[in-house]
Amino acid sequence: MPQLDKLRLGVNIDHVATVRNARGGGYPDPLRAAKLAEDAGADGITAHLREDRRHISDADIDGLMDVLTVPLNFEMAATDEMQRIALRHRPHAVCIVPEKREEKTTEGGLEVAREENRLAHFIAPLREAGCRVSIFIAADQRQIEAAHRIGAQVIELHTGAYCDAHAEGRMDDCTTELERMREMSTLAHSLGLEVHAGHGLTYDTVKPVAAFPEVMELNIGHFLIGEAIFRGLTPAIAEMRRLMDEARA
Ligand SMILES: CC(=O)[C@@H](O)[C@H](O)COP(=O)(O)O
Ligand SMILES: NCC(=O)COP(=O)(O)O
Repeated sequence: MPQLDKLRLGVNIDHVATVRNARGGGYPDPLRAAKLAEDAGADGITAHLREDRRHISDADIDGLMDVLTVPLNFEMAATDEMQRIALRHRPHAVCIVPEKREEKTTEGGLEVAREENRLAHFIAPLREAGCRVSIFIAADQRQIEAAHRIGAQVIELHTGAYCDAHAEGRMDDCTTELERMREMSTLAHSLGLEVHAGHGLTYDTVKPVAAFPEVMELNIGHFLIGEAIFRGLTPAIAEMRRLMDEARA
């Protein structure tokens, strides 16, 4: 059983860029939000450079690499263009996510099992460049075992189905999803994979996931940026940190 000591909080700043891009120009600046998040106790910053550049831009990634003192978790699709960008920057972590132009947000986990060979070749240079390679996947045994076989060091479990069930009051589904994630984090840990989790987490949903002893990092964005409108980014992050610590205690 892993030690229940350190659970890292990665703050995803994508949706600061969404607000900026709604008007063009440079305000609000995701880099300023990232620095504020660092000061508020974030252990890392997550940013997703989508192929359509709908929020985070290439210049944001350049800037984050220059200004951050905490690790950058660079989320990207498994494309040649993104691989080139990652290899140029060599961020602390590269999280490979599935991407569809027409989706509002990342709808599911990466299909690793069916693309094992291609993904193994895709991540090898990233690992050689010193990046920790993380795979964003559903809590599914087949995908976790495939992530392990291709040489990923980390998996990030997609918590979206659990959060959606919670938001819609489908409490039986919520329990089922939690149980699935609990079992799959144990499996992933037993294979030597570091386990992260994220997507759609809120103050109401974070604690059961934070309590899984195998989970080492939560990446949370949309809710925190939304909550920052009401209470400010620093208090919004502090409250998330408090709930995570409480769940872990
Ligand atoms: C991979 C993941 O779940 C997210 O963090 C991702 O960045 C979501 O995409 P959007 O930020 O575009 O909603
Ligand atoms: N990988 C998940 C993430 O970075 C944050 O997702 P969300 O909280 O913005 O849904």
